[in-house]
Amino acid sequence: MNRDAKFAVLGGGSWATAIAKMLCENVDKIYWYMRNKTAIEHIRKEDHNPNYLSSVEFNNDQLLLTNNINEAVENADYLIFVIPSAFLKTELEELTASLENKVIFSAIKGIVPETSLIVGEHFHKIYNIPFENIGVITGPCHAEEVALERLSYLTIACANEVHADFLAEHLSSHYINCKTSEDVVGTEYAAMLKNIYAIAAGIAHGLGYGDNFQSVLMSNAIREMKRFIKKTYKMKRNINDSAYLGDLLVTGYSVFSRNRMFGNMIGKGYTVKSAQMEMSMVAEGYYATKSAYNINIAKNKKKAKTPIINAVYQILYEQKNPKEIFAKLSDKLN
Ligand SMILES: NC(=O)c1ccc[n+]([C@@H]2O[C@H](COP(=O)([O-])OP(=O)(O)OC[C@H]3O[C@@H](n4cnc5c(N)ncnc54)[C@H](O)[C@@H]3O)[C@@H](O)[C@H]2O)c1
Repeated sequence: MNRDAKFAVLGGGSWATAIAKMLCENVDKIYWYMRNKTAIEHIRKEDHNPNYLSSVEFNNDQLLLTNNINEAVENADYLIFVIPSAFLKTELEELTASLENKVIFSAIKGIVPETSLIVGEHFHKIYNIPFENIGVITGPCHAEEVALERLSYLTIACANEVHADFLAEHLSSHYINCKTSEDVVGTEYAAMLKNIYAIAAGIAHGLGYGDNFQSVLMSNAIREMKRFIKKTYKMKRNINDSAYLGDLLVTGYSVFSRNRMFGNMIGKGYTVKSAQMEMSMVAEGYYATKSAYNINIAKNKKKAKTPIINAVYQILYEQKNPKEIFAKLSDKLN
């Protein structure tokens, strides 16, 4: 283990805070970029993030906090992006520091709305980062449970095994178990798609469907995810691994999932706009639904059968009646 390795965490939310905590178990100092100056001052004085996972105590000697993204990027070799996908493009526009020779990991689960690309592809296409320098941190893991040091499993995916092993080693601890994978694209799509299925689970709950239906919905969702990813990026993978099935289950069944909450409101009769206003943020699955629907039409020569994505798309983007759409969907599930 190299305790001097130069990592930067980019983002100030709950997952960024959890990742900073994991790294601080193994690394002497990390760069940590967040926009919010007041939060930085608070962490410096009080040793914890005031807004997210505030129970996590940091040792300030380990933190090089900055609200200048370029300072963090320039000084680190390994960059971990944890900015919600909806804000990533705008945040990256601040970047003047070079990304050349940096190893970039995305812990973001979603699609960049402006480019309709998963985050790895966004860095590759827009910033010319070679795929061997791009990886993904995924797996069924809630930030809140990391804060409580409850045993959690992560999957680190990268085409370059050395980078994947390196990050896995530096994130592992008595409460974090990391495995590695070469399936960067498949795990990223899985992380994006499960947000759509969480919206579907929320809609079903809002409409009054019970656990019996939810289990059938999730069984169908994993088969749909398998079909979609296979058409989009074919390689040998086991869809029952925790990066795919585990992540789907933890989100689909969690009452804390924002995507599920958003779906629940839609099922209860809120419009998309009023649900977004009530939550005061946009659930990532909202964008993922449109992108997945379009990718399946445009990218996959022979479309994958995706009745759940189609149903969520019709409800969110074509203002169709959730009750009627779910009645039709329920006939297609088995
Ligand atoms: N929370 C989790 O347990 C978890 C687990 C795995 C992956 N993720 C992924 O991590 C990413 C971050 O999620 P999170 O849970 O940390 O989010 P969060 O809601 O806890 O944090 C939101 C962050 O976005 C920032 N933000 C808000 N508005 C912004 C704007 N206009 N421009 C730039 N930044 C803005 C906030 O300052 C904050 O730092 C998401 O892609 C999510 O899917 C989260």
